[in-house]
Amino acid sequence: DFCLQEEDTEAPGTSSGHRLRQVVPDRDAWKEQCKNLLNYIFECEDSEPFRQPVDPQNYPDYHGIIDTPMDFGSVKKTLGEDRYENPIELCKDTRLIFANAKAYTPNKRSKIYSMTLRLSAFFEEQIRTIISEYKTAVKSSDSHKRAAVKTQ
Ligand SMILES: O=C(NCc1cccnc1)N1CCN(C(=O)c2cccs2)CC1
Repeated sequence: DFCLQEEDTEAPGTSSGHRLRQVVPDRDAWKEQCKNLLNYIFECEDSEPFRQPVDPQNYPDYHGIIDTPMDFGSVKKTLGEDRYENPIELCKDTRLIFANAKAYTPNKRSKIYSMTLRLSAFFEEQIRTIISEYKTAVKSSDSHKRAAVKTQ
């Protein structure tokens, strides 16, 4: 969804110097969209084993098998601290949660692993639109910048 952003484009020839408001896609919309998606995932029972890091006390072999542990709490924290530059980075970390479970599970019918299958199907459905709108917004805001430079 587009939102109105103040674009300092002096419409040529306006005596009053009236500033034109242009509709430009919001390149930051992905942040709120991902926050909402993560909140929804946290409500899902399927996310319970993945909301916080694995405790080596409970799974002593886990960190020997999994090089880069990841969980939804960490993703949420990284997003909240503005340490993701874009939704692609958030998507990579989230896919790591699912890949780790697949790598660690003793078999593909384990309860915890099966929870990631439903969760990842839902996540992929939702993140696809967020990333596609983000890429459109970046393209469009780049072209707006080029256009603005031309008028100077
Ligand atoms: O202990 C956690 N997550 C932290 C936690 C701590 C306390 C309460 N609730 C969750 N696991 C278990 C191991 N695990 C797996 O992916 C698999 C296990 C078997 C097949 S896959 C990652 C999530």
